[in-house]
Amino acid sequence: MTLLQVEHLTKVFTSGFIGGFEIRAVDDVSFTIGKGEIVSLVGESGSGKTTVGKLILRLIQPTSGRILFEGRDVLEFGKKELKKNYYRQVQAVFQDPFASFNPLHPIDRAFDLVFNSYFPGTGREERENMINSALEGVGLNPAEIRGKYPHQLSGGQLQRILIARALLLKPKLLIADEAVSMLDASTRIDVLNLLGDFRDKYGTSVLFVTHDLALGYYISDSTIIMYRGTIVEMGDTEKVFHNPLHPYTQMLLESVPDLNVRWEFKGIEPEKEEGAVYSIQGCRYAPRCPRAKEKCFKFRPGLVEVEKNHWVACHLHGGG
Ligand SMILES: Nc1ncnc2c1ncn2[C@@H]1O[C@H](COP(=O)(O)OP(=O)(O)OP(=O)(O)O)[C@@H](O)[C@H]1O
Repeated sequence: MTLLQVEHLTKVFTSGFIGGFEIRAVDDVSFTIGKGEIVSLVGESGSGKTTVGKLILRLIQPTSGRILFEGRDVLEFGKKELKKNYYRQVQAVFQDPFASFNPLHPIDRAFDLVFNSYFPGTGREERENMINSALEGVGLNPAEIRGKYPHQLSGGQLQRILIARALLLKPKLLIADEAVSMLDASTRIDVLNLLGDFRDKYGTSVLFVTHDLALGYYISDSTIIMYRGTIVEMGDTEKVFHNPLHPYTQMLLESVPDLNVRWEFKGIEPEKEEGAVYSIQGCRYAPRCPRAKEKCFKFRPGLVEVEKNHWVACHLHGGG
């Protein structure tokens, strides 16, 4: 069953002043997230991952395209509908936990908004119990956390408080945007396992936004690989990782650090001029692709289902 459907989503930013250029940060992106599915959105910096998350959250308006949540058009929701209904069901956790806390208030205040908006009638004792068990659920000891100010806690502890707060609502969709990047390796795995457990228990779907292929592989059922605003490959995580077909996915997987191999850039340097790559009519990866043909620079390949639940947008695989 589909929970979220993104159709031909496009976001164009204009950058610079006179003679500025357009950045098609998200360009004709379509995908679905099933109920209880964990989907990784993977790509290097600037590929448009965060913009996709912000569009789904209605933090920014798309230039074109549709977002359907349980079949309803999210772009038509008014402020009240967004606040009372949509954000009750769609929660997000971002990379920088410090930005989400007011340094002047104890961290407990972070829970006020949730209770005021969604559980207004909750009695004091019940509220305390709910907060404490949410904190315990993310591996924190409430006695060590409650009443502290943000500067008295680590980034990892603050991030887990935000995850606890998001999960308190038992959302249908959690958008986790580089949400575990600041955690140390062992806490990171704990939090990933927690997301998996939460999905198993409550059927929460997760859009896991990351530049880290290994984390995406660990947690997700499906993987979407983005390059400069476009989806180049997507499908079952096992298929994308074990049978990568797009030259970009292949390059990414080859560059996953190996302990006894020192990193060396194998592709062609990306464009120096930032706007240039977004004006390419064909495949955005063509200037870096070692296998690019003339056609690749002229025509954008469409996504083709090359095997069940595995799509690739590449002229080498019949795209377009
Ligand atoms: N408000 C904005 N105004 C202009 N350009 C923007 C804006 N937000 C994002 N961009 C541009 O859109 C492109 C995609 O950015 P986005 O943050 O979505 O990428 P990302 O894949 O999430 O990267 P990162 O992992 O570094 O956050 C980038 O070129 C970025 O500079």
